[in-house]
Amino acid sequence: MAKLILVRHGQSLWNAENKFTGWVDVPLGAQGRAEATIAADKLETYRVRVCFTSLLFRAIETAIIILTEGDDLCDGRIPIIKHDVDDEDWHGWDKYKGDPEQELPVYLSSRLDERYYGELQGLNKAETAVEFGTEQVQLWRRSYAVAPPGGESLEATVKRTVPFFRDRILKHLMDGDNVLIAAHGNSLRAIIMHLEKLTEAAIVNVEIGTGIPIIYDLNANGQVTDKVILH
Ligand SMILES: O=C(O)[C@H](O)COP(=O)(O)O
Repeated sequence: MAKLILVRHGQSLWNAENKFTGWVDVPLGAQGRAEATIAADKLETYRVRVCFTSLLFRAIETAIIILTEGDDLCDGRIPIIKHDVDDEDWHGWDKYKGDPEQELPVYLSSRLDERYYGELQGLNKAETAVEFGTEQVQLWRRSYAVAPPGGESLEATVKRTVPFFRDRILKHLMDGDNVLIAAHGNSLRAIIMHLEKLTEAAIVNVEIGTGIPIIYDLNANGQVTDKVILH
């Protein structure tokens, strides 16, 4: 049995302005950093062995705050960010082989990035609803199959996120290691849809708050046996 902890990043500066963000790399504001600290407090009795996050700074920042603010979450290990770059000049990885016992690896992947919001990126959500209608904007934001103009549908997000979850993350859980994923509203909706076997109709109603840990228990077959939300 292993625990999978999902956390959407804390409030970013564009979340605060109610702007579609997608792949725009907007950092957390003071409130977002405080939300990540509160998430760390809520997780004080938990332990994780490995962390996955996206390439976007708001998720990386959230992951690192959670891993470093709480005294025990890393169980005495040091979080080490594992940049996945194909560049032989990259900071001399060849000189450092790693020490699995001392480290808590933090893997970054674009597969966990927010859905690409296309032409909506940078637009205010309320103003967009006035221009295109609330129903249309809600379809762009929450439906499974309808893509925002020039952007990714949830279906497209599932196609890049869920294979990464199955190929790279699930094996840690099936080995009994607790995993933290700090990511985004829609990449996490993709993972939740897969974990909970939700239908296209059911995923429409799934909303994920910033900085709120969602914890799943998974058995050795990777099936969810319990879920807790730390509001
Ligand atoms: O990219 C964004 O704007 C948000 O982080 C997620 O937005 P949504 O709740 O409109 O999907």
